[in-house]
Amino acid sequence: MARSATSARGGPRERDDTDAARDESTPERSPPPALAVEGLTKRFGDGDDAVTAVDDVSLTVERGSVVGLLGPNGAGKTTLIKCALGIVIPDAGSVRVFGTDVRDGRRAAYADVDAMLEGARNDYWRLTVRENLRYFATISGVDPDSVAARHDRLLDRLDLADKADTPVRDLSRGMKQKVSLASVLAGGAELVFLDEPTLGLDVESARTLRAELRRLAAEEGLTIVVSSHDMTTIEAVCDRVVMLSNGRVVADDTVEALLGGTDRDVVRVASPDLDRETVAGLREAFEVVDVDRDAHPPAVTVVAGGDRIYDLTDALRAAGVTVSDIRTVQPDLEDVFLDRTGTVPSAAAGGESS
Ligand SMILES: Nc1ncnc2c1ncn2[C@@H]1O[C@H](COP(=O)(O)OP(=O)(O)OP(=O)(O)O)[C@@H](O)[C@H]1O
Repeated sequence: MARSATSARGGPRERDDTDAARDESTPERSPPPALAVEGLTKRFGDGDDAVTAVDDVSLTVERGSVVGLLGPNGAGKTTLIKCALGIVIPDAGSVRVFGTDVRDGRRAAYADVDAMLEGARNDYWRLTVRENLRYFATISGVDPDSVAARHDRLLDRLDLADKADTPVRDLSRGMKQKVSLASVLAGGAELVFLDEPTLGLDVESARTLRAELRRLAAEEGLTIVVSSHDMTTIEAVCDRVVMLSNGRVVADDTVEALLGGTDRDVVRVASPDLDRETVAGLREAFEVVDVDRDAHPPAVTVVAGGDRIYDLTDALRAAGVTVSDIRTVQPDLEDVFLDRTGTVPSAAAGGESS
């Protein structure tokens, strides 16, 4: 899409070096990514109370991909999404949506974008499910009659067809969340931001929504940016994960590469003999990643790849530890996050109970 050289207020301005650099960075031959964020920074407050919510973040979201923003409460996920959507103005950095710098033309940049923020969209509870979809299509600038077939398909895929004429207020929480998702997709957006889409859902509803998200993304060819503190959601739905901690990107890779990148074989040993002294002895020779004293029997998780497993069993024997159970632990995204930051993304999390 050709960009016009306009200022933030919409008037013409002269081309400068920045324009030349931007033009060079967008080769004509390949379509620009759905989202490109460069050096984004957002601070709130002043002096001692200042918080850098987003700290020099750069990331690219390719068309048709599902990218997760994973991080604990306060990591900066919502602020990053709000900056990308133009709801919060960043202190520094740029946002391009489908190749358009949002400073150059908000209407054009956000024409194919929609979002569900902080777990829900403000659906109209007195309207029926279908009336909500038609309403949100209309405010996206789409004639609802022209997308009626799409709405039928969405309702069908989200298992809401038999509730189409039910007022939203009469639905369960999980169904309301699905109506929120359908409303976000009602106008035909191609890039969709979902902030904590499973927040507040019970385990079963969260599982259903995750499966449906994945299916919708594939079938509708959507580009989705989904934020969550919950690694199960991110792992189940996303192709790629951007991990955030204190506003900074600490990892950005495919789920597969991140899980495979922890080339640490981790072993969990359970034994009634794992008292403090024994664990302290193990720490001298091994990297101990977790101690679970509340388990029955207590357990310790140790990095022990390759031949180190023999060293570990020797050390346990020498310490007089009778092993009840020993097994290799497959890493998950929480382990990767822990590896990079020393904390787990769900540590401070509330909401979904899965
Ligand atoms: N409007 C605001 N004014 C002041 N501080 C803010 C504001 N919005 C966010 N913050 C702060 O910025 C940091 C990042 O918050 P943000 O909501 O972006 O994180 P998050 O990863 O989305 O966390 P959560 O899952 O809890 O929403 C936090 O320290 C938060 O307190």
